[in-house]
Amino acid sequence: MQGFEIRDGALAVENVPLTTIAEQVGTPVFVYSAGAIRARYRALSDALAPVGAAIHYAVKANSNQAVISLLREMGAGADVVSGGELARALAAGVPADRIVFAGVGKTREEMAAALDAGIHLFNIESEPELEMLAEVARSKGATARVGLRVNPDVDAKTHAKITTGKAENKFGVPIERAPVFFARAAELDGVEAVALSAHIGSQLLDLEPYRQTYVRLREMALALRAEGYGLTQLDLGGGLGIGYHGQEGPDPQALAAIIREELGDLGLELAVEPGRWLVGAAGVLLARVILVKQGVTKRHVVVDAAMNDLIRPTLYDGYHRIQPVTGCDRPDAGPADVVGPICESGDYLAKDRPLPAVEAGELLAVRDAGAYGAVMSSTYNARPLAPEVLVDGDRWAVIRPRQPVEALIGLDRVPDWIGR
Ligand SMILES: Cc1ncc(COP(=O)(O)O)c(C=O)c1O
Ligand SMILES: N[C@@H](CCCC[NH3+])C(=O)O
Repeated sequence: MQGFEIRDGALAVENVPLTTIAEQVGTPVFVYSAGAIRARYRALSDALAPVGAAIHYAVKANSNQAVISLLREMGAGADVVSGGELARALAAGVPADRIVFAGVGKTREEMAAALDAGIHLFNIESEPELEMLAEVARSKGATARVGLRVNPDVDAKTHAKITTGKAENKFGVPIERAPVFFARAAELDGVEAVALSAHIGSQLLDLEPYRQTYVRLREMALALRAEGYGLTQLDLGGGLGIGYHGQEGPDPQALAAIIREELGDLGLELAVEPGRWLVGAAGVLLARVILVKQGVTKRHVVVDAAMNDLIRPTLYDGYHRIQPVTGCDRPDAGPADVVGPICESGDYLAKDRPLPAVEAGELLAVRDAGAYGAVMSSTYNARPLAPEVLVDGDRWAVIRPRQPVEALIGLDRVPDWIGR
């Protein structure tokens, strides 16, 4: 992965040794490579340019405003799923007319905020939501552009917790219901149905499910047009996976070819919503070994990062490569569990992982932590949120400071009872 290199036996992000960041910012800390994010964006936009597909960065993958802003400078719009993400995208300078809003449970307040901002598109996931949005828009004398998120009933062949396009999932409406939805939207003031959207899941390594989805979108787009509906756009969702084992992962050129073959001749505006593919491999979680504990059956390497910092290993059995930051070429000393200090057996970053002999005080880099890392972190066990650092060539900056312990004790209050 561009952005990460071994120099003099130590892991560096662009031109900055991770040891420097650990010394100055402390650990645990998320470190991102601006160069790597830019390179990924460029590769994707070069691949998609011939099919004319816009890129709406799925902010949920990494919503640090410096990261959103970097992608905005490259030309990305934003896909948001909450009022908070909308506010972050706007604060990072993403023009409102390049923002799309997805999610099964947008509240009236969130709809109102997005209407006030003047976003490009609401992806609507149910008929009650369409009625609600129309009502909110009418109350403001506005018209909301909507896309219908359809559920194509395609198996994305990914982890069950992050598959979204099967009939049993809560997302979207069955694709066959699209004509009913467009008919209802045409009757309603306050909404204008202009798009179909589909997002079938995350961390897709096989591109065939995309093709199956596009074939269904194509059929439905043609049927809607034949019935006279003003469909102008297709939102193709995100989900492109990355090689967590260090392998290449799917090629955006291959995705672009499928888009061209299945949808290229429809004359519709196209957009994609990648998150992980742009930022996942561009980040590491840097942790320090607290101690090494030889258990009865296992070596436990106890580090200062934990499941509250990176929940993917325990939540999705997610695999993240782990490597020592210095002396990277040491031989393996057998399998170990890399665990955090949290009081749960599920608190691990790796299980039964071949690892060199490591000592207390050493730094370990948990790779591919740029997506769904910091954004999913919590303060469980009253552990402050880890800081985030962005490296750009020779320069680096703290883009989220370490949360002081005081922030953890300042939130609660003694009860000030309301009522009798
Ligand atoms: C509607 C929508 N768009 C885009 C994404 C981005 O997904 P990924 O990070 O897998 O590209 C998601 C999350 O899976 C999503 O729910
Ligand atoms: N949080 C998931 C991805 C979910 C995508 C959300 N639509 C992960 O870490 O793999």
